[in-house]
Amino acid sequence: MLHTKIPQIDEIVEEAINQATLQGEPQLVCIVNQIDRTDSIAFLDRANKIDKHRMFWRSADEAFVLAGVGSAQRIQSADQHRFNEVESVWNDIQEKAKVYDSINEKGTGLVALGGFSFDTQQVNRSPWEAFPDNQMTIPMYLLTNKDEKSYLTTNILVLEEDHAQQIIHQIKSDQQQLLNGIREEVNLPHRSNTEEISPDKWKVSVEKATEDIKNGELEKVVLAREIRLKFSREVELAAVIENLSNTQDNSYIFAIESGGDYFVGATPERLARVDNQELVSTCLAGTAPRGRNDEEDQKLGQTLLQDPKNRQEHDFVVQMIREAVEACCLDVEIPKSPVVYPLSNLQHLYTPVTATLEQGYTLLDVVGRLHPTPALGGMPQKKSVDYIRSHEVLNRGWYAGPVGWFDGKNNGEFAVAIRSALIQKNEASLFAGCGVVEDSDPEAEYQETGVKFKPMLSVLGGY
Ligand SMILES: C=C(O[C@@H]1C=C(C(=O)O)C=C[C@H]1O)C(=O)O
Ligand SMILES: [Mg+2]
Repeated sequence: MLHTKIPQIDEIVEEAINQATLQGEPQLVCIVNQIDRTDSIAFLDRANKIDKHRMFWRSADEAFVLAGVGSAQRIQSADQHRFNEVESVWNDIQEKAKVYDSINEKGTGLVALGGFSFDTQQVNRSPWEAFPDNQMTIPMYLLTNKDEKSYLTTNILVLEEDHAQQIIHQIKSDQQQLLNGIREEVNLPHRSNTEEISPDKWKVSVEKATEDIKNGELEKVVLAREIRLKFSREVELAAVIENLSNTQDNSYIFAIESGGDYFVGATPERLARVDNQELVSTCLAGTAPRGRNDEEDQKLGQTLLQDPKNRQEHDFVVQMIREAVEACCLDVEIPKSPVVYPLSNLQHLYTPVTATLEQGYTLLDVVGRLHPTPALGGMPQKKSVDYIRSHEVLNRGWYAGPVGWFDGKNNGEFAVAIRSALIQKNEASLFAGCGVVEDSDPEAEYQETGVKFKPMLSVLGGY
């Protein structure tokens, strides 16, 4: 049931048609309602019948979920300055939109969800044809679940030639389906094939990178590899998200559907979050497996904390994030040493970063300055990205790029799209990388990436 406190939808739509006629251009209308508590995965599953462009975000550390359906308006930029360009288009959209919002909650109203590719200079598009270098979408319908409450935002791009009654009928029927439609049983299909892509060639590339590092060409580079899977039938988005949500604590769950394909993952790595002007970023690099019991687990964690090779991987990240954040923030706080961050299959070295954005700077400015951090690219930044482009066999596409959301109230968050898979009908490509430094051992790095595949692999048909 909708608890409407704003003008009747009929009035809103008729007014928007008048506006569109006067302006000679479409009018974006945004309406926010509090609704009865609604399960986000059921919402996404029912949305399947409405539009094949769905978006999902679950925060790693607060009760906050966004589930979006369809596209009311879309921002795309392939430009070198794509973060700034997105910001300026976003500001323009906000200025022109008519927003009916008496609730004013974070993540409601005008919200854009989506992501950015890892490297705009990558010319090879396959298998990422459906994912442009940047795509942020204002969904037609957005469910926001925050703490115990649910909100529904409806965004309509109204055209001069539209008929009010037709639009209203469509919205009512879509809302009925999204909130009350029957939820079909969704199961994961059987996995019929698993192929590791050139593991030996990959180990040779790690060996070569350690030599190039010793020769002073660069200091650190993250190299990724791929596993390809086949299934007995199409893999359904809602089933994957449900499984990831049940198994991956301390992780962001994200999914972006585009042109029939979708990119989904459970990543522990925040790039940047802004609540008003308060910034939180994360340094996450350095990896060990989990122990089979508490004692072994503690021991592995302690060894990780003291291991010089893992500390070096981690310290490059802290150093770069510190410099980037200090350039646009005040009151930057970064602890002197990392702690251990536990996940279901492995543990990482973790250093939190908090700061206050200086006036005039935004989340997208910070994302543009940070991406890619040495946790995904390397050190120095440009050299390592060039190195990846010319040495890595796979095409990263959106893997290791920023995925996330922002609203019109100065809130938003981006995570780094690792522990992820590109799913195309009954096939999937999984990606995992590791930080290569001078003392990296190819076999150990191979094992480390093996553990990083586990969260997605276990959801997609067991180890
Ligand atoms: C690149 C990935 O992970 C990154 C590499 C890590 C490492 O090498 O220790 C740890 C966390 C991530 O920053 C990945 O999971 O694909
Ligand atoms: Mg590592």
